[in-house]
Amino acid sequence: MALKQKSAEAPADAKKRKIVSFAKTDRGVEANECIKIFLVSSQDEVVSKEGFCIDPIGLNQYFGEAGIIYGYKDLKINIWLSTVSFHAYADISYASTADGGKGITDLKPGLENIFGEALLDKNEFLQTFSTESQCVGNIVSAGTVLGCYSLNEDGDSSDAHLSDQSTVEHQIVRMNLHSLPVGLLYSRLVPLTLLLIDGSSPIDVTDPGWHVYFVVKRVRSHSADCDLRLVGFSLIYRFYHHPDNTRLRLSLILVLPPHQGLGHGRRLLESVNAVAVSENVYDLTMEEPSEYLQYLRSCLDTLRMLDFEPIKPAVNTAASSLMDSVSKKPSKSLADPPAHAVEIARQKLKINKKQFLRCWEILLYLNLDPKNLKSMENFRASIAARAERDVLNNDIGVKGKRLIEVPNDYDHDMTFVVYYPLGEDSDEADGRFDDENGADQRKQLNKMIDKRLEEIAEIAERVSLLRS
Ligand SMILES: CC(=O)SCCNC(=O)CCNC(=O)[C@H](O)C(C)(C)COP(=O)(O)OP(=O)(O)OC[C@H]1O[C@@H](n2cnc3c(N)ncnc32)[C@H](O)[C@@H]1OP(=O)(O)O
Repeated sequence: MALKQKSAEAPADAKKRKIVSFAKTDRGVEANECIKIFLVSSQDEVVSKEGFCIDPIGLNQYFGEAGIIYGYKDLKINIWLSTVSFHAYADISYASTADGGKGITDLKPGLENIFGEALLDKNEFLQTFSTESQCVGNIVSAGTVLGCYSLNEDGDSSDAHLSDQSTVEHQIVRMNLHSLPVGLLYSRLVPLTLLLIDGSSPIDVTDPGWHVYFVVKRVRSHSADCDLRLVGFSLIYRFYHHPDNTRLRLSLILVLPPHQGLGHGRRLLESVNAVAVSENVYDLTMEEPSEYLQYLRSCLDTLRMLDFEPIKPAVNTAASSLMDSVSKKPSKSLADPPAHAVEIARQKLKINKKQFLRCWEILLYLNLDPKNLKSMENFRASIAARAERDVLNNDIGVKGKRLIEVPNDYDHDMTFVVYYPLGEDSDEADGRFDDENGADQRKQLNKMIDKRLEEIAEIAERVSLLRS
């Protein structure tokens, strides 16, 4: 019996040891660590191994289990992504391969998951710089030019070699995505969106509701033909609004990393706003904007609202009531915009309700004197009241069911939350955070309020600077 046990245990121990020794010899390498991606605009940049190194989001998700690549010693994957034709080439190097117990990861499926058919072998890739040099220009020239601007691009080294006779102009061009060449160009841009936008996923290019707005850089010189390069793009979806209108939703915006922070994204957003106004759509919304995009959007919309005469009296009234109020707990109506202000901003500026409320808070802040502690205290209380109302659906378990409208970026007319109030403006309401769970919620709510106040102050400061 003892012997039997011993013999039964021996192979198991051996197996354990084996696993340990594999783990030591091949711990693998994370895709994030061994892959570098460079944007290149010429053959020379590939040959001299130059190019703009981008910082992709989550390469690990495309490779093996948890992004670990096994079986390679000193693996390096340099990917060259052409900003002329948006084809890619992967230069893979390693000292040796060996199966250390986890096999040798096949790199092809991971790379194809990102780059699809845009992934070429080296020779084909190098050739695209001449064979496809006009690919963006040929397609975009059929679009509708919405606006032109020139920039002093201090950070853009591609302008450095231009002769005195060359002119650089940027254009914003709108195109229907379901036209075949545009759809093909967009499909080559998908890898960039996967690499640079968190949570992005491809869309159905055959749906006629999609438009793409391209930002292109046009370089004209006497010696050569006009050279046209893609700088950024945005996807806009148009959908029906009952009974006889449409709405626009910005689903994606990307400025290529070498051109970010130079004003292209802002101009792209301004163009989309201008289209929404000129075509008199119901409103313009955004699909899950990143924090920076939301910041940029709020800067722009606050500037627009600051110049918008019809809401000025309402802003002044709300701001003075915050300054004058001596109440310990200002009622929510003190800082809330009147319904007509929300409505007129939607009609004329195409700003939807949720975005209006964000900018409204910034407008109020801009009207307050930071040295007047009472008004700042009242302002914080009004932000807190709104934040509390936004999370009120947590108050389940209390008598008196209510239905409230919760504005969202898609359709504020359609979203409702059932909640059970404690009496918002009564002392009873303070009891809602009393138990342990409630204390935790209060802590989170306070954090949320502090963050919101910081954002308001940051945008207000930026907006004041831009107007000075
Ligand atoms: C729905 C979605 O797509 S979510 C994902 C969003 N996209 C991404 O995250 C992809 C990666 N990021 C990007 O592509 C870009 O950074 C974008 C699209 C978010 C922004 O585009 P950029 O070209 O970088 O921004 P741009 O330079 O135009 O604007 C930024 C500056 O303009 C300033 N600005 C705003 N309004 C104005 C104005 N009226 N006049 C002058 N400057 C202004 C902003 O304050 C900001 O400067 P700051 O950061 O120093 O305060």
